[in-house]
Amino acid sequence: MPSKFKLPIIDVSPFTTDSSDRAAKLEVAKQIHKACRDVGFFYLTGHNIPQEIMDKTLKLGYEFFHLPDEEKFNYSITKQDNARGYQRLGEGVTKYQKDWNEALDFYKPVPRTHPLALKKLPIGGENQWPEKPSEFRAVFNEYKDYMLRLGDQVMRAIALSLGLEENFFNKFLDDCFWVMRISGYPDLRNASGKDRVGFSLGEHTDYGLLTFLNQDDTKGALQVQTSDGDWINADPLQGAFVVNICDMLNVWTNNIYKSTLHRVVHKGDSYRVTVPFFYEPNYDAKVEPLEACLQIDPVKHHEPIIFGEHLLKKVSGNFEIIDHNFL
Ligand SMILES: N=C(N)NCCCC[C@H](N)C(=O)O
Ligand SMILES: O=C(O)CCC(=O)C(=O)O
Ligand SMILES: [Fe+2]
Repeated sequence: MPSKFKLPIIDVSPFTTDSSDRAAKLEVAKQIHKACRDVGFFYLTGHNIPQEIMDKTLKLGYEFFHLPDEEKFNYSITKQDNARGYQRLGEGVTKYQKDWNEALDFYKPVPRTHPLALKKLPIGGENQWPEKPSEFRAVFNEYKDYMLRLGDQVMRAIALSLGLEENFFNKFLDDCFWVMRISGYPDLRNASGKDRVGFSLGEHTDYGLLTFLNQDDTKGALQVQTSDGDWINADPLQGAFVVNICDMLNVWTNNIYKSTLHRVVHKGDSYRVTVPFFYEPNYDAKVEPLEACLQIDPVKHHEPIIFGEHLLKKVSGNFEIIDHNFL
């Protein structure tokens, strides 16, 4: 990559430990503000999540994806609600092209009375937890709990970074509609010549608030677009998460914070595994440009949007090749 730009590294320990003072928090908030304005991506350290569980999730993901196809197909999204479960290579689609990854998606469970369940919409079904490897469900459940706490802590930092009270976002997050994905990437070079295969994962933005990416040590795969239009690598940094700002924060901040385009191109002999955790608002959160942000730019760049509706629209378009001649 030609660009010399490097993603900033932000230590959020003042928000993850009890003993911290306000000055230390404000200093972190300042760094976050800059990172979210400039590129919308940063490395996050000081998160207090044990390295062992981060490594364990990657290892379990690798093991699951190396099970025979028949075993993996037991959990196919098509056996549930077309969203929760296993997607084979090429089943996911971004911008009319097949993604060359396989993945397992888990969402916050919904009660049978939830509109998604009542209308039998995507995401309205139940999570499909693999029986193999045997610890899979327990480890990922524990991981999810860690990530929910971290998401809450980083959202406090985001609130301060916008000049708001630390707990400003709480009422939008107390029923966080989390999404946890385990993604496996074989060598993209082996897919060349196959019909409509694009990238390992096509360029896109994420849908909610914050994505926390836990990735194995494969380099050169995840690429992030800078404001100059260059693509830079977001290579793994031991012990850190790669964090990015997603669509709802872009709306809330009236475009001050960037929901940055990113994509994956994995051309290498190794089989790459990542575990992105999507920390999201409540399903029915109404998101619209904040007063504090309209004071900086009074032109409203977004209409109010219900997070769940945005999510459903995005997810519904993720697994079907739409013929662009008809669009
Ligand atoms: N929940 C998230 N962000 N998952 C990954 C999405 C990958 C891009 C997606 N096919 C799209 O077209 O948006
Ligand atoms: O696996 C990665 O490196 C990125 C995944 C991603 O962007 C996504 O699933 O939304
Ligand atoms: Fe993404």
